[in-house]
Amino acid sequence: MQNTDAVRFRGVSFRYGQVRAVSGLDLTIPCGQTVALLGPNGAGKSTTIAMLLGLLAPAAGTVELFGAAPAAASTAGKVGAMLQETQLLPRITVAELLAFIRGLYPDPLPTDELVRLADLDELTGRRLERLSGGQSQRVKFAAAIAGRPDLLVLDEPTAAMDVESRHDFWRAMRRYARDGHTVLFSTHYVEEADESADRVVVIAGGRLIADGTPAAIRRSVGTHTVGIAVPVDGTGGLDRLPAVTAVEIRGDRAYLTTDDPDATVLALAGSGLLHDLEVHGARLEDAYLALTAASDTEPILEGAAR
Ligand SMILES: Nc1ncnc2c1ncn2[C@@H]1O[C@H](COP(=O)(O)OP(=O)(O)OP(=O)(O)O)[C@@H](O)[C@H]1O
Repeated sequence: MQNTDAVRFRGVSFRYGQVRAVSGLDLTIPCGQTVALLGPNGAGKSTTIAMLLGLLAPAAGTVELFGAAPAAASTAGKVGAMLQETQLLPRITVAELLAFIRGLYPDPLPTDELVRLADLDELTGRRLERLSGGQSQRVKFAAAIAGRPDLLVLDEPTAAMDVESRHDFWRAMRRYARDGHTVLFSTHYVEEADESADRVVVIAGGRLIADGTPAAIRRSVGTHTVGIAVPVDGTGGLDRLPAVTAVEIRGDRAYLTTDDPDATVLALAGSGLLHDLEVHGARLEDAYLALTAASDTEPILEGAAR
């Protein structure tokens, strides 16, 4: 029977000398999920990805891809990766590179499919050194999916891309994910995780500190903002309304931070203050910042003063 989990980390730790980069990581990713790995600089994302790809061996614990060791899954062609430091060869065209990469696999994606998935229609005749940063990333993406991997791993694929290139890149990624493939990507752009992932895993200081759908993680901070037009009688008393924890006046608007927007809005209505209402949930970025601020984000130094 097919093992339904694409990725399984059990009690995984890794250290570089005295720096414990990953500590006791447990993470299971079922097939077909798109998972964003978020965390501040030095959180352990790249180390986690390197262990997942079998490039680093854990000091403790086990990593399995499709029920097998990472190296076995890679050899079987089940894994495609786009890593931060990959460089493209100069002097050949996009079409020549794709033909070469496709030749490495027994059952590659047809070229037109690859070109469509990676948005390369207008670039096939272009030499690789003439591509912009965003275009190069899409070619690397095409190279990563050429062998139809069941699991696609992307380490900060949109670093240094402009907004439009990032948008194009995620559209390409979502097309591949929609075909039932599993995708794990790391990013520093929290809004990309919100838009493109089914699930967000946050690590800090080498430890998993949050794991859930973007909506669940947004809700975990529990706060909402209720905006109204500044009352004609002034803003006195707004901070005493039910569930309100802070009041901020910006121009002719009053913004109330609340733990219970329903209770706050009902009280505003009861006081005749409900004019020009807006209600916002917390953004994923707010939740992410609250979570990482609350955790010890420094990696553990073993046997040394911190
Ligand atoms: N080759 C190395 N030698 C020593 N320490 C390392 C090495 N690579 C990473 N580290 C340390 O391990 C910890 C985790 O690093 P890692 O690169 O996995 O984090 P990251 O979340 O990918 O960071 P970033 O977002 O900056 O890429 C950090 O404290 C880092 O300084």
